[in-house]
Amino acid sequence: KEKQISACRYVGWITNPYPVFLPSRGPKVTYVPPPLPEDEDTIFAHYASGINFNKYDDILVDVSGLNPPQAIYTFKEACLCESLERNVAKSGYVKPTPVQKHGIPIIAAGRDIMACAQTGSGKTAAFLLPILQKLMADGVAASSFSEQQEPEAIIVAPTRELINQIFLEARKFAHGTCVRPVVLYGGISTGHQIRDLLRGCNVLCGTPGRLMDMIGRGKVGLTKLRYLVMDEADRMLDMGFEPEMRRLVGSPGMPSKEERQTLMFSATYPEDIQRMAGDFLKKDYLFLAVGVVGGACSDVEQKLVQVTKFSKRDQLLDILKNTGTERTMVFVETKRQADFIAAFLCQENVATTSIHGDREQREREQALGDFRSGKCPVLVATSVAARGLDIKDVQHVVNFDLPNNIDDYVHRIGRTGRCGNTGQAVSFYDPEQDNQLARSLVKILCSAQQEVPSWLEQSALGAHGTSGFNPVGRVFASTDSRKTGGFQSGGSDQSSAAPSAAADEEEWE
Ligand SMILES: Nc1ncnc2c1ncn2[C@@H]1O[C@H](COP(=O)(O)OP(=O)(O)OP(=O)(O)O)[C@@H](O)[C@H]1O
Repeated sequence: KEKQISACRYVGWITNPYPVFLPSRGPKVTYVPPPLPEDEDTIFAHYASGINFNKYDDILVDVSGLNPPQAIYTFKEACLCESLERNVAKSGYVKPTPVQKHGIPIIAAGRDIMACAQTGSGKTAAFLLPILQKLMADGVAASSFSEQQEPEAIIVAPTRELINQIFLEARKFAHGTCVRPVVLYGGISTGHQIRDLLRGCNVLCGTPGRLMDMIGRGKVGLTKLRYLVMDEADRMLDMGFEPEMRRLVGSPGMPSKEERQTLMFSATYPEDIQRMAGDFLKKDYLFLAVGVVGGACSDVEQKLVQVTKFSKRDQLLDILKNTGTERTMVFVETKRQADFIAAFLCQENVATTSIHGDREQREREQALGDFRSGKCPVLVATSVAARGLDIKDVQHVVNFDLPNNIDDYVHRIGRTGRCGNTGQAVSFYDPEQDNQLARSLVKILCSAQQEVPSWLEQSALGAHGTSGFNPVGRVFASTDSRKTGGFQSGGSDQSSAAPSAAADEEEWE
């Protein structure tokens, strides 16, 4: 963290009466991404929901807080305006997922929300649809005449690729309407982004650094803001991003939490983060839990393989021989390791690309594009790609290195098994390295009804501080910290506000 702070420069009172810290800019970024395709086939391209989509209905849902509105069961009941309803249908959505059934009416009723639902279960549309519906119903329209844009909604997410994906979803749902979404993130020419912003902006999607930069430059005003959305909210409030989030809500013009709606979404919510989130939400916010808070998606078959440090590469090759051209994400802990493993696989004639924080934005986008298209069916990634990315046909996730935080594990394996599709995750467990994760892994496996290897159970029982260790726990965990006075999550023993060591050194945004 200190490293991060020392890499910041202080930007004083020249453009803004409030002090803002901006990341030190380094060499000028000139990358301008290619223009977005405008044809409807590309805008509405989607993959089919899987055989387990209807099983979402069996997941237990708990809404806690005072006077929650009734859930909806169809998109019709959401009373979306015609264009939005049409865009939802063109996106291939027939029926809302549980987080949408409950989340959409909560947001439409003007309530703040902290929502927790498993990876790949449609959280993005759960917040986008009610926001766009309200903006359209109120007839907002983007104005390109103003040198300062004042969006009605701001959405923040931790990584460039994720915020771009959210922007593309917003653009898809807002297609053919007067509502204009814009995206801001690092690694792209600032001039290019300012020009795009000034063409008009109602829904601003941004990573925190670039967003604060634009606020500091006076290009974004906050006085019209009605919605503040934190996707991957636990990550946005951990030690890495919390100061920036506090600066955002303390920025001049930002409506107080009583005057705006604040919406938080994630698949994981460590206890300390959940408590701190209360600082950003109205007192009567609703806590929506779909299934086990912090639990892994049960459509992912999880396998743990005991390895030694030196056998990992051979084991990886064996796995990739079997997966063939099926898309596989391989997670490693460090940027150096990502380069090293990607080079190794290329040498072994496995078409591989990589994504991590040391790669230029152009390379990151190229890598993701090559992986999406299948040109490179293997993507080696650091945790920068662990959260939120929704890529068609990712059938396998390999944790070459396990993360040191169980929530990262849940997000990583959630890159497969999305939207009712099935997927497989194989994790290399090195007893010398990963022992501290044993208990949390057992809990996660149990709560997702997965087989627990006996050696892992033994490690968990032998692990430090196992008194009261109950791997099965509760089938359904209503874990609104206001209700329990404590926290009982699906498996987040190792969760904490501290981002992993590797995350610390990542160029997230
Ligand atoms: N009601 C629906 N019907 C069909 N497909 C849907 C529906 N809702 C969402 N999807 C699709 O499901 C996929 C996963 O959705 P999304 O990315 O919003 O998941 P998420 O819950 O945000 O996951 P993560 O926790 O990994 O961020 C996307 O391709 C999305 O378009």
